[in-house]
Amino acid sequence: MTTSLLEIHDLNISFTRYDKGLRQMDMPMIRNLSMTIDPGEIVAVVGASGSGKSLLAHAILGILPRNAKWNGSLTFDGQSLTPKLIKKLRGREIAIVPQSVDFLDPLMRVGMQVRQAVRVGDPVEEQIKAFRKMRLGPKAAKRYPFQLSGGMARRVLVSIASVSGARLLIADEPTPGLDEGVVQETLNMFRQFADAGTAVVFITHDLEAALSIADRVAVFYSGTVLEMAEAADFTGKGERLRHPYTQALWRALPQNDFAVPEEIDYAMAAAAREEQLI
Ligand SMILES: Nc1ncnc2c1ncn2[C@@H]1O[C@H](COP(=O)(O)OP(=O)(O)OP(=O)(O)O)[C@@H](O)[C@H]1O
Ligand code: NI
Repeated sequence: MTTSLLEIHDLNISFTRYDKGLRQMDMPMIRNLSMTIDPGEIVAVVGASGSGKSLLAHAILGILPRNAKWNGSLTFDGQSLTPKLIKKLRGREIAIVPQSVDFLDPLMRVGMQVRQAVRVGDPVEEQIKAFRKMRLGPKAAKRYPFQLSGGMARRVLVSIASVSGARLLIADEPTPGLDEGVVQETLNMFRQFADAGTAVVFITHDLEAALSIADRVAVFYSGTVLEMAEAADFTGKGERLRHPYTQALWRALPQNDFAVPEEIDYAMAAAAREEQLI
């Protein structure tokens, strides 16, 4: 059996909550999740808000919140992702474009934050190149995060991940707040990284953006992968898609002209019943 670069088997993540009687309860957020990704591939993780996409990213990076409990198996290049190993790989072999700009260090100029992430080549040159690609002017490097607009801060986050030379890149909703042109450029850049051999996990709620670059799409619903589909299977009326929820997401895209919100509600309810989630 060949091993993939990243392998996730039966991942479960839950949070401990206390009910009114102060009894401890486990709230499952990710259940029985399995997926793999190989070098050169983009796997898009598409799902609604709150479905557990960021938790998945944080589990891979070993940065789950303290109150989270998890079990399951995560391997990178055949090695178990222990806390010790993940600490060694984070920011080097495995990089993240985080969903929140709060991940930037508020007390360090952003140019320096990019330079510190450079693994190959001259840090200053690589930072300047990355900023140029992300359409950040030369003055931006000297600024602190609070002096940047949300869109600029997000472009700094993409720059940091892009100079790391990571073998696995996890982009968690990297494009909200960016101008149309920069969005396309960012997506193209992920495709270029993949074509050069990087494995890219692209987390988004935007199926259209996902299909513009991904090889495979993991359709997420309530903390698990309902369907892992080839991007090429999103065609016609969705006959090649297996799950009604996936078909409904596909058919709701504007170009597929029969956007029926009730159809999605129906499919979601069917999905939940099928997976016995409710
Ligand atoms: N520290 C925490 N304590 C308790 N619950 C949490 C914590 N962090 C996240 N959750 C819950 O876990 C669930 C999944 O959250 P997650 O951020 O992974 O969703 P998401 O799919 O990334 O959503 P979005 O598209 O809005 O970013 C949510 O219901 C959230 O409230
Ligand atoms: Ni998220």
